[in-house]
Amino acid sequence: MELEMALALWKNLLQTAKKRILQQRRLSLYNGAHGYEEELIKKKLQQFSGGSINLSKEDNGIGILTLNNPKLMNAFTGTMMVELQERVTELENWKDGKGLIIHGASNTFCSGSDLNAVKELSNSQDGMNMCMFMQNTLTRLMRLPLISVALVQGKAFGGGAELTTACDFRLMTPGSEIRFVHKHMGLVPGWGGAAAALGHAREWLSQYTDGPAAVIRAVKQVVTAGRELPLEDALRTEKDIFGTVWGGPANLQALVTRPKHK
Ligand SMILES: CC[C@@H](C(=O)O)C(=O)SCCNC(=O)CCNC(=O)[C@H](O)C(C)(C)COP(=O)(O)OP(=O)(O)OC[C@H]1O[C@@H](n2cnc3c(N)ncnc32)[C@H](O)[C@@H]1OP(=O)(O)O
Repeated sequence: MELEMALALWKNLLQTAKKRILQQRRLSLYNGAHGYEEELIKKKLQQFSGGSINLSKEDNGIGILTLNNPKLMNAFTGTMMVELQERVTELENWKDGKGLIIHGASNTFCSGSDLNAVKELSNSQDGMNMCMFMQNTLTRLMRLPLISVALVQGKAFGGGAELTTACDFRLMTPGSEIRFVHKHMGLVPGWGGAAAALGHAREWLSQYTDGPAAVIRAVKQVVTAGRELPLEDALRTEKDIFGTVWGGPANLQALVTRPKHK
């Protein structure tokens, strides 16, 4: 009877803490009070099409987000900005996610906003609207309960450079400092150069995502709370998150196996 009561209490605590964490994560930076009309902004951005933001979610809990507009060095068109927000929402709802690798197609990262769109969004309000939209999205990306890494090959310019700062880590391939000549030959790496870099990023990230998803996600959530919240709120959030893993399956298992930390 006591065990059942303890389990029921633990489950209730888990639900309460998860609700509070989700509320904090989904708070957008901007809303109507700031003149932020998201649906109107999305409508405007969707006038500038091209490229895509692709997401593959692997069984091991690692997501691969690909900035795919190689003709323009993966520059962000308006539709890609809207798609990035859609992929972030998908990742917020991915309960088994542990890690995220963001990279660009065709062996280069991203050369920022599509200058063709920038020319059209030339008035101040349009510029601020795009800025608020991308700040909201990149803040939500930064707050994802996943360990994230930007794999930078080639160039990360302007908004592309800002996108890397929303990740926990940045991995730079040596070539990212030297211009790839493949593009000038009309070719992309054919001997595994792009795949190898992705494989290395997966291997490198695994040192941080080795463990149960619930624990990895909780670690990232306490780091985000510590980074963003005033001390007392951060401590309370930490206590709530601690309560979701203390006495949980991974903790009980570790008390049995007593792992040695070399
Ligand atoms: C908040 C920041 C945000 C904003 O203010 O909205 C921005 O990010 S503004 C954009 C900032 N970025 C840039 O200014 C980078 C511009 N691009 C370059 O400097 C160079 O393209 C490069 C990234 C150094 C690569 O040079 P290179 O290897 O010589 O390739 P090309 O220059 O020939 O580019 C190939 C092809 O891609 C087009 N391209 C590249 N970047 C953009 C871009 N940001 N917007 C639109 N198109 C872009 C370039 O014009 C070439 O196209 P073609 O001329 O049709 O071949």
